[in-house]
Amino acid sequence: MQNDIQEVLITEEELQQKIKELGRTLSEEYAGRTPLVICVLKGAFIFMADLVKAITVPVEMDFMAVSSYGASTKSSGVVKIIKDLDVSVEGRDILIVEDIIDSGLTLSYLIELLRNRNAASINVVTLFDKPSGRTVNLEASYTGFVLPDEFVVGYGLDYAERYRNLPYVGVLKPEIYSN
Ligand SMILES: O=P(O)(O)OC[C@H]1O[C@H](OP(=O)(O)OP(=O)(O)O)[C@H](O)[C@@H]1O
Ligand code: HPA
Ligand SMILES: [Mg+2]
Repeated sequence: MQNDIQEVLITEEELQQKIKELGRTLSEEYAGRTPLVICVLKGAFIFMADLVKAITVPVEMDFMAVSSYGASTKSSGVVKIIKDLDVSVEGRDILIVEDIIDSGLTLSYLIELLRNRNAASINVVTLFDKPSGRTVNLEASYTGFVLPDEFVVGYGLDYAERYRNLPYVGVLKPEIYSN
């Protein structure tokens, strides 16, 4: 697996330090409240696990699985809900946890959905942002790292379901991609 990586963009130490900072900021933002933290599966599962450990206010958690990339490096443009939330978001302070915002399609779809379900407030924390990929106008409330215009893997992010378990973020060798 490590042999498929051309370049490490963000090391494990850099990731962990940034997540601790985000946890401190979010603990201040939500002081006195109990947000419902929503993990966007699958990509955000590792970030979610580390982030909630760095948040010191009480939180509730739920999980939603959506997919639009499949085995490609380009968004299909269609956001498919694979698993919906278990709990109601009505009147709740929502913190959406994403691994990456690229085209912005996944998040714009989710935000619209949660607004229609009458959430009290919606914030987004994303570990990575790739502004060059944007096709819809969308900004996260909190961002870890801004990435260059390259398809990245690791720390939850996959190519064709592989490489999620790398503890760092990197770029694959070009011969690995089949498109
Ligand atoms: O801004 P966008 O262009 O919509 O891209 C971002 C989304 O794409 C990836 O999910 P994917 O559809 O690959 O599902 P996965 O999390 O199961 O890998 C990623 O985890 C984000 O959720
Ligand atoms: N890597 C993995 N999954 C993704 C990416 C990426 O760069 N952008 C959107 N989904
Ligand atoms: Mg994916």
